[in-house]
Amino acid sequence: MFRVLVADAIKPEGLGPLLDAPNIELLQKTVSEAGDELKSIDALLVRSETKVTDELLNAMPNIKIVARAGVGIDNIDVHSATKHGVVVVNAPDGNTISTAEHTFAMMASLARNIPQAHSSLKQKEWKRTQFIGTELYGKNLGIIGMGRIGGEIAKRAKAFGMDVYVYDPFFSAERAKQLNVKAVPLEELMKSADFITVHTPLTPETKGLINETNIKKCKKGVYLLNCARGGIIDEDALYQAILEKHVAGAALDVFTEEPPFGNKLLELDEIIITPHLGASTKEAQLNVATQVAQEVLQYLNGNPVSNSINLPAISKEVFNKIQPYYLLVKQMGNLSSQLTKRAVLELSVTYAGIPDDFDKNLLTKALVSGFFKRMVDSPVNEVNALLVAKERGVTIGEKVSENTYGYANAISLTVKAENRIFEIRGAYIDQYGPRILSLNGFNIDFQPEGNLLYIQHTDKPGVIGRVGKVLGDHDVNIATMQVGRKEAGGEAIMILTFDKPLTEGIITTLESSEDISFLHHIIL
Ligand SMILES: NC(=O)C1=CN([C@@H]2O[C@H](COP(=O)(O)OP(=O)(O)OC[C@H]3O[C@@H](n4cnc5c(N)ncnc54)[C@H](O)[C@@H]3O)[C@@H](O)[C@H]2O)C=CC1
Ligand SMILES: O=C(O)C(=O)COP(=O)(O)O
Repeated sequence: MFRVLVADAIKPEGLGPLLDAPNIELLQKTVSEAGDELKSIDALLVRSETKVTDELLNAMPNIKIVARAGVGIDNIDVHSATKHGVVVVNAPDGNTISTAEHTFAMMASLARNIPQAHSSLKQKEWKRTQFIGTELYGKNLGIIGMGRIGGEIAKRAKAFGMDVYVYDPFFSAERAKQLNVKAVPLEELMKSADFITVHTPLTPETKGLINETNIKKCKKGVYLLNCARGGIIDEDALYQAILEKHVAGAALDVFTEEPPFGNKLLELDEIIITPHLGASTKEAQLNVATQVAQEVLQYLNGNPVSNSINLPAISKEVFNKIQPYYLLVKQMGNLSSQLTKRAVLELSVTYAGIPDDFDKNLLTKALVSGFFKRMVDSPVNEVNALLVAKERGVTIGEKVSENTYGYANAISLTVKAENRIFEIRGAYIDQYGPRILSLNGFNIDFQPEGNLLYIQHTDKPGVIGRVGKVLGDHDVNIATMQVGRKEAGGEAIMILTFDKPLTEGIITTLESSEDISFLHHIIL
């Protein structure tokens, strides 16, 4: 049973996939109300209110996934989540239309003083000359950030007869041509626009993107809009520019601090405001809730997610195809870390015969997570595997080769440790599953699963018999046994599998056995 905490106001109708799942227990309360229950939570669903900090993640030792029912993830410490091996997902397109429409409603309201006129009339005033507005038709609209929301705003602006200027470093000239908008540098946009609206995420680069210096370059009487994140337009600079009448007015849905009760911008008549309502429609809330509920259920049930911030996207179809290799590499990593048992400097993996559309980097992450699984206290998975390796100074290499060693595919791993190199090769074989086919140059063939005993010994008569006798004397049944050698009479290896783990006593007796140079009990 998985416990899922819904910490913000997420539309219950959208949570159907979780409510209907037999293995999910849903809790609807804030993080502070949850208190001690946080320890047992597997998944956390939030909007923008809950701050998912390092401290909160530390208080949730079982957490596997954080889902943001919306777009902006600036309330989530993604770095910390990654460090903790917690996958972060969002609902990137569920509220696009609602936010674009809200921005447009704000722009029309700003141009025609609708909120101010509404309040005035409610006070029983009839001031038709005080609320002279301006048309949107024929005006220049500057859109900063031409992603999903910016793109929808551009379409609506064209329908209103506006000329659209776009600044977005990732927006191509080709796309600008298709959409009949002008892609320009930020400075040109600031100089040309009558209305400027921002639609970027809040990042160190976009914080204060519109500031005292570039507001001065705008046309006198410009209107500014922020329905993205508080702080993209510097609030002090905006306040000053309105006092100086350089900016005619601004529409804000978001603020550096929410709720913005102490914010001096609220005192200005030229400012129109809404309480972070961009995504607040029935449609958007149903969309985002359904999207994240499905993602959380998928992930908890061991399936891939589509909208992860810290994991590559992979479709279920590809995941099903990749899964056998995935199990193989995880076990190769796990097996080799148990066999090397010393400070590791480098893990280098080579793929041969793996279909081109399989994400080899995801396989490498799975391999590395298998390798570190037993060395690190906290959970290691594909989300944080490379970070864990980096923190331990282990270099990761990945190559593709043609050599499949006569099989349909081959995955080889070289572990460079202090004073030692360890090599392992495996393959996924149809009908047989994942197999290990070579260990340090010894040809072998076994399934990497369960309780294994690795024995390195001299290739001479009697060794196998002596091992069998010790195990028999201790009433241990051998499930499978494989031997491999490079040359007759030289060094050889044995891999035995058992239905249950071996006791310390058996291991010690075998270790002291004649002609056995190295022995290791492995649990996969
Ligand atoms: N008010 C509200 O309720 C809502 C607010 N939002 C906010 O709107 C933002 C945008 O949402 P989407 O369009 O869905 O995201 P998106 O990811 O589709 O688009 C963001 C765009 O910003 C551009 N960008 C990034 N850094 C930039 C920079 N330094 N200068 C110029 N452009 C830059 C990117 O290239 C991208 O095209 C979200 O990050 C979120 O913070 C989103 C939904 C609702
Ligand atoms: O999706 C976003 O980025 C939003 O800002 C919407 O926030 P909310 O879910 O309404 O708290």
